[in-house]
Amino acid sequence: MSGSASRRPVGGGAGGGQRGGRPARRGAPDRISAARLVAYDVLEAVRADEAYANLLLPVRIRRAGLSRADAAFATELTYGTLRMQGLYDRVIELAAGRSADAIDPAVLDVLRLGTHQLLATRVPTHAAVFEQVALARRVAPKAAGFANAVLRTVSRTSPEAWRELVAEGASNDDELLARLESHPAWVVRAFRAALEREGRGAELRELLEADNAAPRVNLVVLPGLGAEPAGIEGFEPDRFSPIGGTAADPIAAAASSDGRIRVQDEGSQLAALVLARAAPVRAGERWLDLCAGPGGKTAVLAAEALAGGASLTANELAPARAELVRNAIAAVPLPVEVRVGDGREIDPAALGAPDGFDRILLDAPCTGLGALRRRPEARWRKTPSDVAELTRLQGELFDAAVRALAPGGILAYVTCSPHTAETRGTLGAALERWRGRIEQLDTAAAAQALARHPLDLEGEPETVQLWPHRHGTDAMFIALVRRSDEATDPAAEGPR
Ligand SMILES: C[S@@+](CC[C@H](N)C(=O)[O-])C[C@H]1O[C@@H](n2cnc3c(N)ncnc32)[C@H](O)[C@@H]1O
Repeated sequence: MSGSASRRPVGGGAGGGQRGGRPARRGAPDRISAARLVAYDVLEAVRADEAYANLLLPVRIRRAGLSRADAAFATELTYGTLRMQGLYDRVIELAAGRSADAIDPAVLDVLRLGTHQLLATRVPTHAAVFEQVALARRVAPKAAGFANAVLRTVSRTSPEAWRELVAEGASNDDELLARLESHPAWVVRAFRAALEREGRGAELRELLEADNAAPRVNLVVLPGLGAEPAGIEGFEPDRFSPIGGTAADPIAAAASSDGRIRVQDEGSQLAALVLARAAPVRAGERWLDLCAGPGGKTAVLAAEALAGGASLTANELAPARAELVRNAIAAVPLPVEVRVGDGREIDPAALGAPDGFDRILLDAPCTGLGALRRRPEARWRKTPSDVAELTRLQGELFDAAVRALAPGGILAYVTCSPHTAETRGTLGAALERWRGRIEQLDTAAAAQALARHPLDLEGEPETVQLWPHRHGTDAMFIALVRRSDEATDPAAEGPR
């Protein structure tokens, strides 16, 4: 996150202020609810400072001292507005009669927030318009009349009719879905390509809709640490992960568990478990988490390593994220070495594994297009050029991981993106480079063997591609490979 957490909020900082900042104008009371101010501040920081909503929002909610209900409202406003920004911008353009680029960015944020309330919430029209115009008056006084006119125009047409207007003139199905489901067109095309490779292109709209819905907060109960799911109020086991579930108040359950219960997507749990349980653990095995920050999967691996008598090393490029890994594993009584370094330069001998590691998790840096539900602004930040850059890095990390594997060692290649360039593309290229020296394992079978209920993986023969709309998880890709040759000097060799 950028330094935006310290930016002075429109709401005037501590207390959030039912009336913050500048004094209200005579005859125009400046009453803006604290939840709306928090939502606006986060939208502004996301736009102006490249802040991450999921990190900044809790800080701003705390700082404003919001009640639980107001915190939920602020969250809904922030996430809903960011997710549906593409659709709302087209509605605003039609209502304003000008391009979104031609609107002052601060005013555009106010209009987006207002359009969300008018088209997607039960907030009464007069309250939405009144408070957003008051907000416009505060952030750009000269634009209050314009904001009033645009929001009143938005309010006079139903959401369904706006969708029809927005759909007009779309040149093809992908363009239409991009507009209506508020995703960049290149992302829609990438998702279509991934689903069509499974012969399931018809699921595309369902996937896009799932990206626009709030995900449930999911918990992992780290195994073997004595945390009992039975003691968690309203605990419902996950459909697939044998160590996951939901609870009546998941945040409270995690907060009162000394780190043994953590918030974690079910797909991330499965990714870590597929590696940890791909084969029986022999005592003394050496495990490596190559790109570990912020450490969610490291925590699962640490608990599993402890139970099986394995050791674990975690590597992370960014020092701050390495610190998060240390926090994530604090509850597991296993001495895990957490080091800061570039995974492409990993040297097993220097890490006490001269023969290489028996299991390596490469949860690679990726576009994150599989976690759009949780990172609402990410879809607007990523570009196709990120894909090219990331696949190069993924290939280099893959090679480093294979070099660091012991003979017979298993590597799990994982992304939280379903983009085929990052999934099968990176995997296929690596299998080609290391032909005869690594073999692909049946990851689907490994996942089915540990899942509580059968996973619908039809169309994906050996690897695992999870999907928000089908599995209720982030769109994680998981592929296991085994080092099949006798490596003599793993640190020195390279791919063919
Ligand atoms: C997808 S995230 C890993 C998520 C993690 N496994 C978890 O479950 O919390 C990828 C991580 O790789 C790190 N990273 C990026 N480039 C790297 C490199 N060259 N070497 C090691 N780590 C790198 C990023 O900082 C990021 O923390």
